[in-house]
Amino acid sequence: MTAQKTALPAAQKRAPRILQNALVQWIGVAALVVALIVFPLVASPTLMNIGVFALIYALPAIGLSLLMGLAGQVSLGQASFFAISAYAHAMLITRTPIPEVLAAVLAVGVSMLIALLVGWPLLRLRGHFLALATLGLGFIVYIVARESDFTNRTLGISGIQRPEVFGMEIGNNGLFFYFVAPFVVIGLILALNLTRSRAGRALSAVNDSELAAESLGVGTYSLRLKVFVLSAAFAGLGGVFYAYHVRIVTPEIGEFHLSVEFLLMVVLGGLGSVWGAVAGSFIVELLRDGLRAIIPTIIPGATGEVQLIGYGLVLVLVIILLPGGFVGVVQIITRWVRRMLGKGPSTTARSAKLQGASDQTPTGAFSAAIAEEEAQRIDSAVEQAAANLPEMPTPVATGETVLRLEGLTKRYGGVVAVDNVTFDVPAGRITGLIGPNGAGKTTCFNMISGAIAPTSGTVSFLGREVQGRKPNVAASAGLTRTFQNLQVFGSTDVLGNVYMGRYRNGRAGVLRGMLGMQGAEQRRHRDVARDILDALNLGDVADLPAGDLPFGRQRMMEVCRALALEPTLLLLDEPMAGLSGAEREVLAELLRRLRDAGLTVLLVEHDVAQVMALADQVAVLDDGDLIAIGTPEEVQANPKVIAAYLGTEEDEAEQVLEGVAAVDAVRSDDPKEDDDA
Ligand SMILES: Nc1ncnc2c1ncn2[C@@H]1O[C@H](COP(=O)(O)OP(=O)(O)OP(=O)(O)O)[C@@H](O)[C@H]1O
Repeated sequence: MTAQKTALPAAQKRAPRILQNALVQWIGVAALVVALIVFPLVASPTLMNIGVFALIYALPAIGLSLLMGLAGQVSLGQASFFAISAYAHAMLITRTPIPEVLAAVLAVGVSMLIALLVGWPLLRLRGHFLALATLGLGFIVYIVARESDFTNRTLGISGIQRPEVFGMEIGNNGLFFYFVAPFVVIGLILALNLTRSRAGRALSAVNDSELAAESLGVGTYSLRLKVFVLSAAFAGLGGVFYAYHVRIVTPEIGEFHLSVEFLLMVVLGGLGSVWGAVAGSFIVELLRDGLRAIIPTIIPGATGEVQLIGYGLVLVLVIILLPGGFVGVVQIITRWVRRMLGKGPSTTARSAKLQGASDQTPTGAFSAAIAEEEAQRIDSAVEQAAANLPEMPTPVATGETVLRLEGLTKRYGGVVAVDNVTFDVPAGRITGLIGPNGAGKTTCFNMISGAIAPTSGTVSFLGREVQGRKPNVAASAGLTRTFQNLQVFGSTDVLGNVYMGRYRNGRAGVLRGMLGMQGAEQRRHRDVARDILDALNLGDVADLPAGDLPFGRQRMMEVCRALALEPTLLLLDEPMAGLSGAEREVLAELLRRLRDAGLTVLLVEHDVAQVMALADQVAVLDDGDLIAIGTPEEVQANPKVIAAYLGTEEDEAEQVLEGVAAVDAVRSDDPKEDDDA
């Protein structure tokens, strides 16, 4: 790319927000530490016992909240990993001379290994297979523990001694609370880091749109598997502490109801929030034991099942009345306080931002002065955009084949959506893919990007066959796309969406994310994402929720997101739809400049005039067949193409004619030639 990036002070603009978020988090952690220090000093022995269990259970709850909130998967067997580790640790420390720390590491490792074996085949499948499989695992663990001599059947493993720290036995509950608390705090910090990391953001994006995330290079399966194994590690650590605290491990700890309780902790705390998991573990433990004490005073003589029913009823009521859980309540209160303090954004300012500058163009701009002003505005927008876009890598020389389709076919039962399509897409050129409605353009796009597998035929990108592979395979090699039906990451803001486009350019994995060792990388990518947004006139809405943007601006945001990947081949599926006239002009000119800088574009667009004016090569599909390919002039003169458009709707035929007029106007210097044409 010829234009150099200007050093926009993006980091400066973003810094206060990042610092604010980090500050809020550290204040929260500090408050939790203080609360955990004070709790044993003020709690009664009963409350102390509840507190220790809540802390122990907070660990599997944190793990489950990562699995549900980040990986979008439900596990009904979190208690199994808790139990496996508790048994493993109990057996290792009572039956072998292995040092206790090593025994704990091995026990957690066993839980992680089982999770890996369970998740490996299942997480490839979409749907709730993991929930069903973990439910089954729970039953297996319980039955094996109860029936096996190895686990000492119903008697369980006893004789567990509490650990010693610096020669002092952690005998009473207060000391044990202080022993477990640092692990919960560290676990919470690691989990919080993960949610904000490259991997965490990628998983959130997967929950919003798996297809869009994969098209940006996110390997959904491996990330989900890693989070599932990590979630089992949290459960395993909880199991180790449980064994120490209760001093006996019996089959009951693997029972289904404990898995449900972990689920409740996550839901009551606030689904998708790690803080919620910690709060939820205390809420559930307090509710259970609180009700156990309260119900007999309300209903004299009530025991056992009645207490359980009362507990269940209260939980159901809490979930119905507060679906956002504890964290949801905190958010409502925070928003209310901010409104009271007048800190919320004004609605007028917000909607002005959302409208965008291009939509504020005066209507009926017929006068020469206004037309001139508009042209200048478009020119300066293009210059600004060109100056701020990242470099586009060009691994192949202009004109060489970047993408080759050979015999590409897709059948849906009796419908042949794409039939034996073969053509090449040359590097550094814009190739238009047009055709009447239902011609097979989107199906073709989906097969190229990996969204669907072809029935037969091949798709070679940079000489490597990618057909039938997941979209992240092609994306990792530099092929990405936008979508006809927008695929916005609604859980984040506009900047967060474009930042996801940088995924392929990052390196940090789950471990580095948890350890918070990717700040510099994140800042660099954020700066690039902000530059791209500024370039395409979306800088002013960078911090707004992506889903709040009007349709046209969301489409522009998707283009920004795709450009952020610095692709070699960019597939644009109807990028002009929903854009204002000025936005179309800016985008068209930008695409020309990007093409001149080496970017290869494959463009599906219903605006035939734009395609003819933009493309170097046009391929025409009709009823699944490739009926023509060539320069715009060749294609327009092809009788099959005219017949295809005329053979369908009359207005489409008019579009073709408009396309002819438009391309003549753009390409011909000689007005006389227009008349001849
Ligand atoms: N999942 C599917 N199941 C069955 N038929 C399908 C499926 N997807 C597409 N088709 C059919 O395949 C053909 C090509 O559809 P496709 O969406 O690729 O066309 P298109 O050229 O993109 O159309 P448009 O311009 O209207 O978006 C159509 O007849 C369509 O009904």
